[in-house]
Amino acid sequence: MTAIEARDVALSFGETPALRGASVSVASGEIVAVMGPSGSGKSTLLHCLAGILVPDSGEIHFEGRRIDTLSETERSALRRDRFGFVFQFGQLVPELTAEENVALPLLLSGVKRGAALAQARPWFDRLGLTGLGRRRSGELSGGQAQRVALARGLVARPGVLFADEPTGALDSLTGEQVMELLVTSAREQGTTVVLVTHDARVAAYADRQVIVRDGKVNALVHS
Ligand SMILES: Nc1ncnc2c1ncn2[C@@H]1O[C@H](COP(=O)(O)OP(=O)(O)OP(=O)(O)O)[C@@H](O)[C@H]1O
Repeated sequence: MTAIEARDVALSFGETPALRGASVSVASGEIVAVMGPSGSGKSTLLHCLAGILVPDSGEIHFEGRRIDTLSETERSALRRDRFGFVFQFGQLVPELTAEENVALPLLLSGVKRGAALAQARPWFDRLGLTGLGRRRSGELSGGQAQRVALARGLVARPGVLFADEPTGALDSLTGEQVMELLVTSAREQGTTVVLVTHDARVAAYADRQVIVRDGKVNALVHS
């Protein structure tokens, strides 16, 4: 079954064409790495798939439903309830503790505080963060913060986890540890993953790599 799909998507920023007829289809439970040169349109494609940007033309489908034609409110609810996100710089909320950060997607979806924190806590042992739940993001290393961000991305069991350069700010060993945890956790809960990366070693963790060039998805590599 297809989880998420872009069909012939085009999007320009003013005069700059970022996507020029990009198509990609990601199966349910599949982990796909989006590779390609700087400026080729990888992040724009990810943002279109995730309902953050609306294409000028083409279609985005999630679980068989067209989502690019939804209202901003509906797309925002879809992102909150069905999608998870991990970015290059964890983007944890500095005022919250690590476990509050992980619980955040659940709290925003209306889960009560106690229940949300109870669901967040097991992620600390799972991701090698035992004892760090009460720390704030300023008191975590880059790798620890990125594992907290990963837990936050997965805690609500999203249909799709979108990860934009999730290891881009980490040294290679720490990056590989985060990738191993990302892949293991996503597989355990059957989460589909769309991952943008420059790094071939990171992409090698995916089931499949797609290459974006000049705003098109023009090559498929099975790893
Ligand atoms: N908000 C924006 N406003 C104007 N132009 C943009 C914007 N975002 C992206 N672009 C342009 O669109 C094109 C594609 O950008 P995008 O960020 O998708 O590429 P990318 O492949 O993710 O690049 P990188 O690997 O460097 O992050 C580039 O030419 C970029 O300059």
